[in-house]
Amino acid sequence: MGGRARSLIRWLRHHRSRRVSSASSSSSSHLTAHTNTSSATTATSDLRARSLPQPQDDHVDWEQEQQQEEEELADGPESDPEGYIVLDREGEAGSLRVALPRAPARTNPPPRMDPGKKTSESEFFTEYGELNRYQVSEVIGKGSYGVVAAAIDTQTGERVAIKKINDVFDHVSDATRILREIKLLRLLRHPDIVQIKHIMLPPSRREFRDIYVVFELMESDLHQVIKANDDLTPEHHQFFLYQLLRGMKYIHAASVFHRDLKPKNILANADCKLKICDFGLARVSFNDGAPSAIFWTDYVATRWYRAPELCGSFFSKYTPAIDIWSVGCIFAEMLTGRPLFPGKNVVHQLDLMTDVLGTPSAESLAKIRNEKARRYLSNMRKKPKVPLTKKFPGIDPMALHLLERLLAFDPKDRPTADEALTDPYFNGLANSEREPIAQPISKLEFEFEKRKLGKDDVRELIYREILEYHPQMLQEYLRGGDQMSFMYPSGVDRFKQQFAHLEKGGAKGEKSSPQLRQNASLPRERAIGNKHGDSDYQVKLNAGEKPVHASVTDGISKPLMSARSLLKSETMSASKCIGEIKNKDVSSARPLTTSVDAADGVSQKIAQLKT
Ligand SMILES: Nc1ncnc2c1ncn2[C@@H]1O[C@H](COP(=O)(O)OP(=O)(O)OP(=O)(O)O)[C@@H](O)[C@H]1O
Repeated sequence: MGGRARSLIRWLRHHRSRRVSSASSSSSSHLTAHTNTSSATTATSDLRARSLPQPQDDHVDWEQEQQQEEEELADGPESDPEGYIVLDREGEAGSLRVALPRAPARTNPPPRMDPGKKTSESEFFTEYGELNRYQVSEVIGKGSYGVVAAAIDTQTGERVAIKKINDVFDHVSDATRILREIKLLRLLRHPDIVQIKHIMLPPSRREFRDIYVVFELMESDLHQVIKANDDLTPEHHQFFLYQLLRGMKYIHAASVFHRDLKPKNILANADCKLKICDFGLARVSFNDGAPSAIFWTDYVATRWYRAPELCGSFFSKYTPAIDIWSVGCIFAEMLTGRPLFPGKNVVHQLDLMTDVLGTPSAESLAKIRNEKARRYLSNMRKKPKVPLTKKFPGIDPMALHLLERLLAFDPKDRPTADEALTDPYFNGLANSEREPIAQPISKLEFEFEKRKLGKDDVRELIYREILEYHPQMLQEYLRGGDQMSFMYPSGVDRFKQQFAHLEKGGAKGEKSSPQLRQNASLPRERAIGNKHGDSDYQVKLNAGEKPVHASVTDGISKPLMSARSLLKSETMSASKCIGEIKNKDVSSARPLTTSVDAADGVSQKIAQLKT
């Protein structure tokens, strides 16, 4: 990357939060700021991802951060933890509440057949069946990459979530992120990780722009669950953390670092099942001497859950312990109902951390590579460690003891996920021998990370990845067939129309658009309309008003938002969640019999508590 581009990135980074800050006096000005800066930040995001390993110290301008921090503390700006202004999902609740019309009738032309090709009818209809396979019912979420809709798989009767990712190849960095995510989700199969069930076949191998990824449908995410339930029990806390750590044990065993764990990236069901999602920032570490600095490229993970070693590129290499820190922050949020370290900028983030953990030891300080960060922490007034039992009186001391371990300032002092599962807090629940771990991921799968990809390269790689869900076509592709994309019909055109209709607000004519892509993976916590007193309270209110056993799985025409808000309901009782988990895991074909045992453990524990 050239010097000019690098300067542009620096300039944009240093100025965007100021710009945003000055535009933050009202909700409408937030939106204006966002719109006006969108093209600039798109450029930043693209450039950032295209760049090779960045200088380790360009994450933080310490003086500027400190100065800005003072201003921000005085002004109390409404920027999100990355300094962007972003729309929040909750802020879009109105559009999510709209019950959307059924999918329009099929309009695709009949399939074109290759007369020279021998295709049995059943083979043909396997691919053809995709056209009518999914009935899209309603939009249930929006992210920076597009829209997520609930649908029913008419072949299996299952409810699914279909994510439409628009204009995948507009930015190579975004396309690479998507490739990484779909690849990892194919390779990482575990009950605590969201599963891709299918990816629709694009109409043309070389020209497709959008992709449609079919996931298992979840009802909410942990952010919503925490916000809507101020009476989660110690059993909920324990079972939630257990699943998170079990998932992380599996992920880390595959040498994958998630790097962006936060409550919004943990999907949840009313039966208390959690599933980790959003692997767009994840990386595989092959320990093959590849420079660790490559991991720093485009590091934009959410600040509030970011480990101290990532707040200013402290240490030369990072480890899975960065995810353990995030798990700790998420656990604290479950226990207390609010974010533990809601930093307004990186310096403030470190201030909040040290307020609780105390100033780091000389040994930890000595490891910090970034001189300014080291100086900042060394010159900070000495702060004592605050015992968590004092900070959070009334919370299970065993939970707090484990939390303290997860939140060690020095990554080497944090337990691995495996070790954390053996903490006495999980006595009677965890059984480490039966918590499965992943097979190592083949290096070949991630060869693409080592080279600079062009648009066509990523398109081909994504297409190849999609073929994993179309075995017959994959065989043909591997045999070197080239014309096949014209021989099979694709369901994508039909979906395009359905999604376009839903995005326009369907019959109600409500218009909404996905979040701007440059905010990919950026947090929404401080976004407009997402503070106590507005949408979250609205969610609670709805929960109170409609004491129904609502869930998206009750019926496809029911707006999912109501199901989400109704997560605050009797369905969240621990005994209910344990009972359902037992049944679900037994029926699933996944290789985890242990969750049944684990659930039995909780069941017994809860039963004991109740008698
Ligand atoms: N499998 C699923 N079931 C139900 N809802 C889902 C599912 N996957 C995603 N969602 C919801 O859809 C919305 C957007 O999804 P997602 O976070 O995947 O988009 P994104 O573009 O990757 O987001 P980000 O901007 O955080 O990167 C969120 O509200 C999320 O909770």
